[in-house]
Amino acid sequence: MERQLLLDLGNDITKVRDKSDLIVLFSERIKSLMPFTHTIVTLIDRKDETYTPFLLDHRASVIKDHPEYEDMVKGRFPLGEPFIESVLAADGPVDFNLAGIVDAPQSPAFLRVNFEKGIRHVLMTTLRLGDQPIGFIHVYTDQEDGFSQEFKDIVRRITPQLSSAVSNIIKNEEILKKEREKSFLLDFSNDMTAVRSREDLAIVVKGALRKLNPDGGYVIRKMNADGATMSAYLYDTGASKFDKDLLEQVLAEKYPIHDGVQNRIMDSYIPLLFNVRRELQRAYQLSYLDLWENMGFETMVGIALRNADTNVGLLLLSIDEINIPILQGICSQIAIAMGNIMANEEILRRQAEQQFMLTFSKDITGVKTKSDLDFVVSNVLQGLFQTRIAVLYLLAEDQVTLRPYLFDKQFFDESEVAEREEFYSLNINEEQVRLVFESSQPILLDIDANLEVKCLKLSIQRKQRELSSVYASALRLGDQKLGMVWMLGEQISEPLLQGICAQISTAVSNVLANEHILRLKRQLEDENDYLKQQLNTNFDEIVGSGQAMQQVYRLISRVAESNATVLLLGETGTGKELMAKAIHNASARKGKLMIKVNCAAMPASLIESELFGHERGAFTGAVERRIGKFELANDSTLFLDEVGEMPLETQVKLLRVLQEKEMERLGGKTTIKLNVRIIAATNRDLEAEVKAGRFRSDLYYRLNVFPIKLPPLRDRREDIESLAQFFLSKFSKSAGKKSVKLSANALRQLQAYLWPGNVRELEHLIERSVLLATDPMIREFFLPQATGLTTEVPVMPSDLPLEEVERRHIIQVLRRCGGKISGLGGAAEILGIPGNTVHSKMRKLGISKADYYTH
Ligand SMILES: Nc1ncnc2c1ncn2[C@@H]1O[C@H](COP(=O)(O)OP(=O)(O)OP(=O)(O)O)[C@@H](O)[C@H]1O
Repeated sequence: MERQLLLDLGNDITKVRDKSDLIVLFSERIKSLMPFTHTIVTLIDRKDETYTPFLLDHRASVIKDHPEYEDMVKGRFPLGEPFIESVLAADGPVDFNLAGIVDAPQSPAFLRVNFEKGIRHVLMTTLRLGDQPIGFIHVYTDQEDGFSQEFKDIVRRITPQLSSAVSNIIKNEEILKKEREKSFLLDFSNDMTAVRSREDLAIVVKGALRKLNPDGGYVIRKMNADGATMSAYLYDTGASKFDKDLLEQVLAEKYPIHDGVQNRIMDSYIPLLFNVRRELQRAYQLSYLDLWENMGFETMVGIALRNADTNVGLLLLSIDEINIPILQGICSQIAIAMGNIMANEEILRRQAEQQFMLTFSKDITGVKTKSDLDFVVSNVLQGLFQTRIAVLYLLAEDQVTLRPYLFDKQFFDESEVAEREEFYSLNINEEQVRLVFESSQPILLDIDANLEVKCLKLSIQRKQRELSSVYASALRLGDQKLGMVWMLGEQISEPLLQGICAQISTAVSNVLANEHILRLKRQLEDENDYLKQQLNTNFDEIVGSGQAMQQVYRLISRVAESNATVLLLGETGTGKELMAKAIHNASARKGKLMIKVNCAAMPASLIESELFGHERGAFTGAVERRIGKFELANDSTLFLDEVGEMPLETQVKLLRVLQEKEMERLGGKTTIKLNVRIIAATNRDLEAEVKAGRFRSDLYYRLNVFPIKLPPLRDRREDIESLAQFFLSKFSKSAGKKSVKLSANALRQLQAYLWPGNVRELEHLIERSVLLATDPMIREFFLPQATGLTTEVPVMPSDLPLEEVERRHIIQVLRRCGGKISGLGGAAEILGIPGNTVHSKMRKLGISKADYYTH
């Protein structure tokens, strides 16, 4: 009978598959052998040498309404206590009368709890696998006399089978748990395959983490590009209440990796469980810990997110229980997804950059002028990339100064920069500037460290430091340095920045080249005007075959082809300029234009700039670079008219140029080699001027290499007739008249006259007469009275302004001198003032040749 019972029971035990089967077995099958209240199975945990409830027969439990019931269910009871040690030591089930042991020292609390609920005896038996104890069966009864010997025997007999049944259940549960984990991770991984963006990731992660902890929150932090800090990437506050401002602050902050918490998580290869309050007690000043405390999170788990070997960030979540395989599975998937998303974002960013470069290049290739450039850099660049060019500097010709060329009007006041150009300029040797030019790539400047760069300082002050990064880049065209830009902005990738700078360099060089072309064009137009003027003179028309002129022609033909300096001497109007042109036209230089400078016709201060040109900014008013006559006359002839009037200080410079055959522009540093032939002319007695100290002797000797003296007309009266005839036909033609003739009387008059104004006077007289002639024959000329000092004092009306009196007086004197200004019998001598002064007064009072040749 007993044997049959045990066989049946053994059969039933082998059918046990899971916990509920076991409960049925206890609560129905075994209970039918002997009544008891309830059973519990506890399992030994070798890790901490405890045993803990595994199977609870809730339904039958008499203690479930005991206030300590929950603590008992979760409880972990030490194996080292006498009660359980005696169970382990016993060879079979042991029946304990609770009344005797509940109050004994170190008795487990569950005995007392049961006792308080009317339980009187507990039968304890150890479950073993082989020799190894794995847990205990507790059978409780409220019967005062405990368990029968028969029941104890049955329990002893079935304990090995129960042990293997429990062990099977444990194994089954582990397998099930692993399968659940697997399917959880499989689902998660399936969901992750669809993740393309940060938003997608947020949804999937939230869904998965909610399954693990329905009310929990989480944060994913991303490693920043600096490699030293992390920022929030995804955030979910779960079901918690929180301080909004604090959350805002946390989301905006960058946390150094080595903040005491993050580094521990990153260094740990398994999920790190930490207590928020304890971390705060360690005095870490971390706002995110404050936030978690504020949210009511006590325990957090932190796991490093690693994609291959790269740390991409970390996951932090509020959770009490950690399932390492699941968390690690989630994290490796998140890390891969983040890597993909970032790669995607990078691709999108690059596409946007390429698109930008296309637009920018298109716009910038159209740039022709400075204002076009200004428009493109300020509008396009800023519009598309929130990047501003604070200043664009151009390197000056001295290769040292960087002058502001374009600047952001938001930071700089245009008129102030124009007025204080020097102040706003930089020197290429300044530390920070030098670094920019030494680098082949744009460099990112830390504003705080570079506040000493004055322009930077100014711009930052004005912008209240809204922009934190300053990029500086040299502008180059090939090896040539063009200038430099300071750009203010965020998030510019280096290749893009390089692209932008290269484009700007090209544009700047185009604009400069265009400006240069425009200047040359203007210069060419000026030269053209000059050429046209010159072409009005008929070079071949030198009249006069008398002895004196023959001698002149001989000298001219002898010297013309050489490069020798020629000094033409002679009174005013004797044809010095005409001869200069003849010499030039007979020389190998005739293909180029002879350049003329009238040394008396301008203030001393301007002669130098006229002769040598100047650089922009060489003196007040020098707004543009100007090419001097010397440079213009390169490979040609420079005719220095009225050289005797040249101020002494200019004479020094002229001498230097004649000696060294090279010069610099005013304010310039570059030496310009010259190949210029000099023809100088003067109506002054240069030797006398040298003696009087008004003309440098060394210059005189330099000029006086080949002097040609042109005779005054009164000394070659034989030419008067041919000259008169020449001018008659010339002016008749231009006046559209038939050739006007001269009567014999008129010719005699001309030959008798002294001609202080020489050929020019004759030319003007004939021109006037032809114009006025009503007859085809000029019978009489109205010639001025005898030259020289006259006793006749003209009466001036007394109510004229002083200037007008002066003007009229000078005109009269000039008339008397036949237009001769300097030299013996010239107006300067009569007026008692230097020739230069006469010239300047004439200019000031508007006296032209027409005024004194009209009578
Ligand atoms: N031999 C000549 N044949 C024809 N025209 C002449 C002759 N000599 C001078 N002229 C004319 O007389 C005018 C004055 O000549 P030019 O200007 O060459 O004199 P200049 O000595 O240079 O005078 P200044 O010293 O006042 O500058 C010009 O119109 C020139 O064409």
